Amino acid sequence: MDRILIRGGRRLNGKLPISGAKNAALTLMPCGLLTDEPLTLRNLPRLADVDGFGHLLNQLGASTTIEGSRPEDFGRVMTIRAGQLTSTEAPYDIVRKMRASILVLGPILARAGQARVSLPGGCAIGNRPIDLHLKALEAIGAELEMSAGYVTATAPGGRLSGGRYRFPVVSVGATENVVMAAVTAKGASRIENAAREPEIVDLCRCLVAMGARIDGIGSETLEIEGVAELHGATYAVMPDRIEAGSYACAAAVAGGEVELTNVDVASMGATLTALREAGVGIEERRDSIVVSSDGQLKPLTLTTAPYPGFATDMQAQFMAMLCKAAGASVLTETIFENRYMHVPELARMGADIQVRGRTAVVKGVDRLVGAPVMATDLRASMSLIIAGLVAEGETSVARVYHLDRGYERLEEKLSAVGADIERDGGG
Ligand SMILES: CC(=O)N[C@H]1[C@@H](OP(=O)(O)OP(=O)(O)OC[C@H]2O[C@@H](n3ccc(=O)[nH]c3=O)[C@H](O)[C@@H]2O)O[C@H](CO)[C@@H](O)[C@@H]1O
Ligand SMILES: C=C(OP(=O)(O)O)C(=O)O
Repeated sequence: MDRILIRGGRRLNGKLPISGAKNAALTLMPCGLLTDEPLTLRNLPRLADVDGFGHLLNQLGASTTIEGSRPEDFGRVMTIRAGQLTSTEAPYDIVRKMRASILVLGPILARAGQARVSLPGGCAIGNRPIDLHLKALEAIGAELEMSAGYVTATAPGGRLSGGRYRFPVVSVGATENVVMAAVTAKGASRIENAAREPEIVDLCRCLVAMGARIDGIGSETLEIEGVAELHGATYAVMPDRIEAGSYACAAAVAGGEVELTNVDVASMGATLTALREAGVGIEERRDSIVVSSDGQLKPLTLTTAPYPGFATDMQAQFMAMLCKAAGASVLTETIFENRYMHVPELARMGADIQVRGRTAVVKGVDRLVGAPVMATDLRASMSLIIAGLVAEGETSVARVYHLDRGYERLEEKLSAVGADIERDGGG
């Protein structure tokens, strides 16, 4: 199994290109199921999760064609053609490997009038139930039945009615599912307390490009007027704000000056505010950000929250960065109940972190020391990479497949700005 080897202590300097967003890609790809015309997605990141989702679309009878990209390019162009669905089932074997597979439920139901999707189950960061996806779909006319670990959803008469639903808590995935299901409903839908993440804005814009009628995009109330059918479109996946934030944390702690290119600056508000508070230089340009740091960081108090708050997907990377701050930081995780799996691994490298319930107190230390560590989930893995970049000696990060879900050719991007990092295929 692959490992990533890092010899810490190098400053980072140069340009680092940001890829298309994983979390946008995973909700734009199922939109291809909503029409019998082609949907072309540009700037699609090369990630294990994107390949996995392509495989799921193929299983349902959609073809996925990759066009005109060279291996050295970041990003790809994919055309999804779902002239006819040959299956309406997302099987356990695929769903268990990739939670985002649940996002085919709404589109299959809207397109075919019925869908059968395996329940995803929990994962390392938490329980992650799908009750809100189901309640929202029910509110717009779906009939649901659960058996043998699957949910079967039916639209009476073959088409959803539309309806009103107010989310009791904000859910990104459930908002995406119900929006994709509602766009071709017979009537109108009103979704309240919807998630406002930039990836949801990206989804809505793509659906509008396909002929959907959605008002309130980017707000917590989405009003959707169902249309008879959607058509094909070409759409560019937004840049990955979490990938950009991760490399910003790396540059902040390693020191140096890195220009992150192809960035959607507007989507990164809370991350940039936190970096500035830590004393990091941030220069916002039109579609790039220059991060400059002498490696001297101030401690922070951060609490994760739905967008526009501080993202849970940035918590682990900030924690790694703050291990070297001058003083004690306090991080509180409010979204997932078990998102501190990186703490014992960072401790192996010399970090001083105490976790009590949802709060972690991170006392800055003078030095981190390289060690063999194990990645447990995607962002936890990135936190270990960040720590490895400033640790003395060698860090080897095992279970790299977590990183490959969400970071396109990480070792290549970091080497290009001066990091001493490589992938070892024999570990
Ligand atoms: C592919 C993708 O886009 N993943 C992102 C998405 O995950 P995901 O869409 O799974 O996250 P949600 O926003 O749905 O989850 C937020 C909270 O709501 C709970 N919940 C969610 C659904 C539900 O039916 N019932 C329920 O209780 C979850 O367990 C969690 O505690 O948003 C998360 C929160 O920003 C990010 O960390 C993930 O990177
Ligand atoms: C938790 C994440 O992703 P997923 O929802 O795909 O597990 C993430 O991107 O940090």
